[in-house]
Amino acid sequence: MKELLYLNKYFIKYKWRIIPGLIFVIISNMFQVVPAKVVAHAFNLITANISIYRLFNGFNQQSLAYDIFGYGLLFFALLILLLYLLRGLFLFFMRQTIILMSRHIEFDMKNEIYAHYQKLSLGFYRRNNTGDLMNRATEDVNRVRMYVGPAIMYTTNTIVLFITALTFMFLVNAKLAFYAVLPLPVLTLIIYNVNTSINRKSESIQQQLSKLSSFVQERFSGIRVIKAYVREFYAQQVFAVESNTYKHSAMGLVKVQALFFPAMLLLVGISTIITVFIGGKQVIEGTITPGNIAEFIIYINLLTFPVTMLGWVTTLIQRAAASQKRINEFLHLEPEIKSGTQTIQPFKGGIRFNHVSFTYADTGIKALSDVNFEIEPGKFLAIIGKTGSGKSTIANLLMRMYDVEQGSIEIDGSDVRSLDLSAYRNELGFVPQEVFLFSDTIKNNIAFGLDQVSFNQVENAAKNAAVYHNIMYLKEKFDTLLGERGITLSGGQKQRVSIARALVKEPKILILDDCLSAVDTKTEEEILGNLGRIMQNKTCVVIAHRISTIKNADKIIVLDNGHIVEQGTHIELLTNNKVYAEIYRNQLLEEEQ
Ligand SMILES: Nc1ncnc2c1ncn2[C@@H]1O[C@H](COP(=O)(O)OP(=O)(O)OP(=O)(O)O)[C@@H](O)[C@H]1O
Repeated sequence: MKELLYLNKYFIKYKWRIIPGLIFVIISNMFQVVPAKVVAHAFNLITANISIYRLFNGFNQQSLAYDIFGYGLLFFALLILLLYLLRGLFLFFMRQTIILMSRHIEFDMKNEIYAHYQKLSLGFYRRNNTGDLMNRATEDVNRVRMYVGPAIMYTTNTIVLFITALTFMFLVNAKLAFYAVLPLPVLTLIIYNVNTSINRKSESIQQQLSKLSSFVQERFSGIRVIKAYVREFYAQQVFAVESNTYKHSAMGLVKVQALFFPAMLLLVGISTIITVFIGGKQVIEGTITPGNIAEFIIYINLLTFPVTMLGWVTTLIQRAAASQKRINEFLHLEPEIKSGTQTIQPFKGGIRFNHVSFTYADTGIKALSDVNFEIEPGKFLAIIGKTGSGKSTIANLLMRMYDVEQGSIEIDGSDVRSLDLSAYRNELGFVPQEVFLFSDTIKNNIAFGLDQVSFNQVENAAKNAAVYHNIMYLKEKFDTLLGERGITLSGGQKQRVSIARALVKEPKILILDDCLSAVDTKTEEEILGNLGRIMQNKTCVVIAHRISTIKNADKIIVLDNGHIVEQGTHIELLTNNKVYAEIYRNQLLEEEQ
């Protein structure tokens, strides 16, 4: 429960909503209880007037008595109407303050969580799956909202109503009050247990439902593979099994819910019977009036709703506490990558790896061992090596997605860890190996890295990435939507759009992580030619598998199993006649074949 204390800061922030809200709860309850008193008076008026009316049987005054009686009843009816209208008005105010506050808190929390998620490092995203991250920012926040809004509102409501209704009842007659509320604790107990069971079943239904939707989502994303391997029937069968489990869980819930209302009504009925029986005897004894019985029946009905709410509210609070605990787990995580304060003026783009070693913490794989190299500002560095040799790891470390385990990376002579992270990353243009384009227009995808960008800049970037003609070929040109609702670009086109996204930033250091693999050699040459022109005096780090991509580099690093096994220019490495020369010969052979 202490997890919920975290929310107190929001209650303080919205104190001018919650305080009036709670006052409105009290006032609206007053207008709920007082009409019962009025009904009692109206009842007593009826019984008294019927006797008077009968007394004037056969006299002219009988119609006069009838009129007075009628006006009296009309007065009470109007009074009750007025009281209920006022109750309605304050209920409206109550919801407008407390429920609205809960929506404000929900909004604040979602923003807080989203902002915090963005601060966390890449390692965090590797360790936790996206579904879990999303659940905490949506489903869990929603559960917490149910606590800060409805749970608080109904709890206050129940407390206020109990105090006022019980006071009114005991003031009329303590004995009758005692008997009338006798079944209520039993009702509370039953409702609490039924509620717990309903919640348990709802949770399992929810889990089954998310399993079902993940299943459907994955199968539809992989529909090409399913069709290619003719596994439609098998997928259908698995779906039917999952769906059946869901149906059974849902049926179990319906059964418990079906028992809930009859049980509740039974206990309310028992309370009413007791009230009429004991109350009736007291009317005969003359201790109370018939109006008091009517008043008590109203109180009992008033108390039933909060009692049913009690079980619900308890589970709301328990769920909110569990959800807040999950949210706090992530909110209290410190980003592994902490920004420094230094900015480099002017930023030149010299890179130096000083005995860098790195192990991925989650898998324990040592990706780099004692890596040493230097590239001067404005030069072209190429990295080549077998798959899994650590090439992308160098790019990740350069982007400061992770921090080195040993050694250091220096940019223009300053340790990368001392640099202001945003300022540093703003100087870089990065094209990752796995291309990611947003479900947006091509124009917005290219312009993504900048706040202000002219269409001319976008066009130029597309031209330099050799994708301009492909885009102009599309009906909507740069306004073409990509992603699920838009068109699907080919692998090579996607790579080039993502290169354009990096180029539009005019970065001081451009890092291309194997992003020309799906591009034909002619287009590759065009892109490299353009890069040579626009990246003059800017540093280029190109990771590649094809020697044709990198042969013009100022320095080529050959990686093997996390170690640099060779470095030099294309000519130097060929003269060395070692790993690089062997890769070169193999690739020539492949081309000839
Ligand atoms: N995020 C990660 N978490 C854990 N281990 C990783 C991660 N990324 C890479 N590795 C491991 O680190 C090693 C080096 O991977 P890296 O991606 O740097 O290789 P690469 O040379 O870029 O390979 P490829 O040419 O196939 O892209 C591999 O053994 C890989 O399994």
